[in-house]
Amino acid sequence: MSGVNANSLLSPKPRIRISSKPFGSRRLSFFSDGVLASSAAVVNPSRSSEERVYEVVLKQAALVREPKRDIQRALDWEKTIQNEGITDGNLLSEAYSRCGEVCAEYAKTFYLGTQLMTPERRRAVWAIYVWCRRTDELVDGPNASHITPKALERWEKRLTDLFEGRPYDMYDAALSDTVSKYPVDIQPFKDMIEGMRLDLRKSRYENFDELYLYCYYVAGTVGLMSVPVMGLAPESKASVESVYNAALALGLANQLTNILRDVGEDARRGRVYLPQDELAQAGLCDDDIFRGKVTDKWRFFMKGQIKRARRFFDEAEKGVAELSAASRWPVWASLMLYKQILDSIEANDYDNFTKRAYVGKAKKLLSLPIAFGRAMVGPSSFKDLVTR
Ligand SMILES: CC(C)=CCC/C(C)=C/CC/C(C)=C/CC/C(C)=C/COP(=O)(O)OP(=O)(O)O
Repeated sequence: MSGVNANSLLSPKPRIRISSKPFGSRRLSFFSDGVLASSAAVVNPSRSSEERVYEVVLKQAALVREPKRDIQRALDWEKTIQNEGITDGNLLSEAYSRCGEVCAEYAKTFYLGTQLMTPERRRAVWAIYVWCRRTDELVDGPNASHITPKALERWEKRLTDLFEGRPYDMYDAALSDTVSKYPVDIQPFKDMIEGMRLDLRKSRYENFDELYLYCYYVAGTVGLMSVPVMGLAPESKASVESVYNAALALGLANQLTNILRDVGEDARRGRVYLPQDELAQAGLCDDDIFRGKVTDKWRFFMKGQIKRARRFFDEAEKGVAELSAASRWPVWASLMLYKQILDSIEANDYDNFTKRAYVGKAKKLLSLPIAFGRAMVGPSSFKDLVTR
């Protein structure tokens, strides 16, 4: 891909700075000020989550340099036809439009955003969305109580099959086509399934490092899957991995926001997606969350959590301008809308036990032209933005 800073790929330099500490412990310095200092993960002796995730970022970024995928995926349409009973028409278009229907049904705002993209990118994004949705449904949907590690294993086998051109059904066929056309790595998809496994066996997170990994699995992965399809601006001078880092940060920011918005709801399911060590440092414990009373301790704790989520949004914002022109508007719009949920938690005086923070229609509408204005900033011209 032109415009890619190849040097930075040849000598990858992690974004995170690790400072050696006595006794072999290592401390991430990504969030090293004020309230957040206490949340920086101290990991010893194995690699931190941030380092592990960064390897996936590098791998995915390196793929973008490959001019052509070397795997020839012959789609097994015969099988798909038999399974779905479809005998005529353009099967691929049919597969993609089914994905579009699912998006339109389950993610209306997101679907609207995809209308701004080129037709090829739009349908590829739908195919990815549908796979993520189906994966999520395994543990969150109506059949969630029957889901077992074995079922997740089967889902993963199905994933590898579709990446090798053997889709099981129409939705898989659309994704199979997408991953054969765009430089999408299988790792983030596998990692999302790993996130579902984690959700089955774990309902507490000792520290932010553990929570970071969970957020990467269930949402950061979506950022990594999306960039190859959304495309980088051909004129971008930014390194590919810096854009992937921004995409990862947006997934993480969204998930952290989601967690903060849903504290009460999750507690009613017996789940606490908050770092236990930070709760303890604030003088809080699980019982305070189950009790659901907004106290000064809670407000203080929440301020720190919101501040960290905003840091991830800031990190994400640095990369949006590097995306292809037509992808910037929907990304800005969704980023702004999600970020405003944090404002709404503040406006609710940090009561995320009984009130659901949301962004009203008027604010949503106002965000669209602002997002459009922001999307005009980037290496490509205004003309590109409205025509591509
Ligand atoms: C910033 C750059 C360079 C690229 C953008 C890359 C992208 C598209 C990142 C976004 C990643 C993303 C959408 C992650 C999903 C996060 C998330 C928490 C989704 C919530 O889904 P639902 O649970 O359906 O949400 P609601 O409950 O709010 O409906």
